[in-house]
Amino acid sequence: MQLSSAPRPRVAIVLFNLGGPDSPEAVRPFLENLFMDPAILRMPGFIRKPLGKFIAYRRTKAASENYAILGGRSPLLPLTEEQGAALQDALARDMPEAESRCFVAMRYWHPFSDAAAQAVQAWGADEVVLLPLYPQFSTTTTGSSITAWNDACAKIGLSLPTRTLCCWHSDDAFAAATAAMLRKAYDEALPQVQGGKKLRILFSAHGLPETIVKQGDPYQWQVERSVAAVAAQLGIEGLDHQLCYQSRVTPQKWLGPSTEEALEKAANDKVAVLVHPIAFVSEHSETLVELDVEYKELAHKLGVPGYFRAPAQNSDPAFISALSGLVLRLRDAGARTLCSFAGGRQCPKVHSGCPHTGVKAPATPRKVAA
Ligand SMILES: C=CC1=C(C)c2cc3[nH]c(cc4nc(cc5[nH]c(cc1n2)c(C)c5CCC(=O)O)C(CCC(=O)O)=C4C)c(C)c3C=C
Ligand SMILES: [Fe+2]
Ligand SMILES: [Fe+2]
Repeated sequence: MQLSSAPRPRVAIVLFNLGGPDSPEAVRPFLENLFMDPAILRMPGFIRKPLGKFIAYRRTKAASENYAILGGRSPLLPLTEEQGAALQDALARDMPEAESRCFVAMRYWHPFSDAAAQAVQAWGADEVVLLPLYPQFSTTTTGSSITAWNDACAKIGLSLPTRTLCCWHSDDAFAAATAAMLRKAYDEALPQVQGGKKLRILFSAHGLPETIVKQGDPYQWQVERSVAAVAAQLGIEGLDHQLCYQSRVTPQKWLGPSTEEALEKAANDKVAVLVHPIAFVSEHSETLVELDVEYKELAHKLGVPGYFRAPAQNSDPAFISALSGLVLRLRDAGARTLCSFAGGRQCPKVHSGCPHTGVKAPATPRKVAA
């Protein structure tokens, strides 16, 4: 219901995600974009660019084989577009005082931030909300997307009031929506476990090189908070769970334990596993191939007595409502332009990669439409 005839402000919600190749030919240039990103390969440009191209060239075969299983392309863009359409509907319901439209800005393949910024400008937005589809902040993901967005806006002279959500790792509504999906998967899996063995939940997060964490990246700390929040909302007495890290793609030391090691442990402990992708909110190659094909085969080989996988959120209505709630809170944040799900900085000081300075601005209470 519209309350007055005053024009409603146009709010552009920019959804950040990583992006994925849309054809077999796109795999190599997509990987080049990824490995030439200074947020990923931290060295001077004259080394990073040739080295990034070389690593991409070396990775192309393995990545292409994975995308071939998915029909030669990543499903990430269509799924992100569906999330955007669902969020737009939810905001029409929850925030009728504004006209909201969702735009997708992918980091390493189309549509890039440049195209998204041009679309936001062409639409005539009055304000912008930057909403990463990564629950946990990492300098390699959300941090890199914010940089790309700022560069894209500078190129076309787009300068609008902008609010940025940096992370929502243990937002209550997000944790509740995730726990509800996971609980359903758990209740379905339990009766299928062979020989009445126990079922362990493996929270499998995308990995990160340890050097990046040592440089202050808050991702690992935030993933741990997500696991605690979701586990608490599951309401399973005596829950057996473990956090592990998947998708190591370079020879450096990455965060551990790896998902492979967690599967070995499950085999030794003779427990079945239900794998939940805790750092992804959409299906893509690392859930549909790595979890559903590669780790499943490995679990079978190792003799894990049951391997199950909980789905990613995609456009689950409770999850989309959680995103809508985050947008509402962000717009009510008063003078604050950078917010976590809880308002200000959540990360302990040691995580210097957290984008917050720690300066608090007073929050203005949200006006509820009568
Ligand atoms: C050094 C390399 C990488 C870092 C660091 C990294 C961090 C990181 N990535 C995600 C989420 C996604 N990654 C995806 C694909 C992907 N990631 C890397 C490398 C690093 N990621 C590569 C090489 C690829 C391509 C696929 C492959 O070669 O296996 C995707 C999208 C996949 C798709 O199908 O579209 C996502 C999403 C997070 C959350 C993260 C750190 C916190
Ligand atoms: Fe990745
Ligand atoms: Fe933080």
